Amino acid sequence: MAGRDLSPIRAPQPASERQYAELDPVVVIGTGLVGASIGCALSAAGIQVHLRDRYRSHALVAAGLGAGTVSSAQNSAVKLVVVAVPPDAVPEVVERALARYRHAVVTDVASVKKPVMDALREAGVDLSRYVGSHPMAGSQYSGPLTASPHLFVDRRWVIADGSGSAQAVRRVEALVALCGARLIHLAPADHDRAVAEVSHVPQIMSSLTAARLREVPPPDLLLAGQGVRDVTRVAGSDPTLWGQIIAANRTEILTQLRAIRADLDQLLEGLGTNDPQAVTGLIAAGREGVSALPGKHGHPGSALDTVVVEIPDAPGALARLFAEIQAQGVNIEDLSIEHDLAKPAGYLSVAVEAGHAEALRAAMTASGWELRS
Ligand SMILES: NC(=O)C1=CN([C@@H]2O[C@H](COP(=O)(O)OP(=O)(O)OC[C@H]3O[C@@H](n4cnc5c(N)ncnc54)[C@H](O)[C@@H]3O)[C@@H](O)[C@H]2O)C=CC1
Ligand SMILES: O=C(O)C(=O)Cc1ccc(O)cc1
Repeated sequence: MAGRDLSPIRAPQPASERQYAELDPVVVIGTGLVGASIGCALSAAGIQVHLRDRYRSHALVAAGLGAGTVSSAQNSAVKLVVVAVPPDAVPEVVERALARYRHAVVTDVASVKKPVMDALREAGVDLSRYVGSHPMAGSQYSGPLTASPHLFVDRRWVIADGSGSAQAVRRVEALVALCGARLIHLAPADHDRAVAEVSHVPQIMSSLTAARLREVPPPDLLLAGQGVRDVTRVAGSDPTLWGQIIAANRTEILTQLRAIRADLDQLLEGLGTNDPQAVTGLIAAGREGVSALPGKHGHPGSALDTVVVEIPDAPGALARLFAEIQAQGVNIEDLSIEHDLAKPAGYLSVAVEAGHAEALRAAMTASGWELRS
């Protein structure tokens, strides 16, 4: 599980005096994964955060992790309210927060933006103090125990245009900056299309794959390697939360799933007629799609190659391996580890720039490491 990473290396930066004044104090409503993480990031920056939740126990746990206090705020002093509840509850909670905290800007972090904005407009709510937003960071876990002050560092955080005064927008921009995230402004409809493409449809594909695993006999599951685990990680997500996200964004999602159905029909047809091009075409298209994803630091992905090394399950093994790679002057772009179920060893997959892979393989073999690819 995503335990709390308390390493100080990439902690959100302490707020400047100006940002303090603009935001302090904050109320967070909904103290699960996202709300408690925001509370932790703001508290780490020295801001007074008041935590509220439908379940007081969640707010208490979040407070225990350093997300803020469960004591009440002085309502008229509150500068910012962050609504971090599931999407269906967001419009009502935002409306109540605007009425209760008369001088506060209210933002929400729901994974869909246009339905929330539309519901508030339909309810006749004055939107001058409301600014919708969405941090593109999270995990398959829920609840305050999975929170981290580092959750948003270097991740994108969308502000949905179309509501809020300039001053209100600035306050939410300050929140994004304090959490260490990178700001993007988008129209709500553009946001919802983009998250259908890169988040909601991938969630559905992951769940579809994982749901089939229920039919797999246990002895067959013993063969499961890292591939199936990679593809199904987000299938561990909360069904109630995702039921709401997907229902709220169903129009965009339906369009994209129909395109996937057409691809699947084409593959079935090609497999039925034993047309090898149907398969190679799909795998090649998938490879192109993966390389279109931005790489580390948001730059276009560069060509990587993966060197897989067997490492003994023993103290110091990883340190020796990393020292060896460092000695070759090669940067590790990414890595993952798979454990051998039958012997005390693991397989470390080290992604490096493609141009360095062969030399690294040669050097590691010469030093006695067992390579798997
Ligand atoms: N899970 C993720 O990775 C991400 C989720 N989001 C969005 O953030 C929001 C919160 O999601 P999570 O933190 O993952 O969920 P969570 O389930 O971890 O936390 C939600 C919290 O809201 C509380 N709550 C529910 N209804 C409430 C109400 N009416 N009033 C007060 N508290 C209420 C719950 O008791 C719970 O503590 C959702 O709108 C979701 O779409 C945004 C980015 C990432
Ligand atoms: O776990 C992951 O990789 C995620 O992408 C988490 C996530 C879930 C929901 C969001 O609205 C945004 C991010």
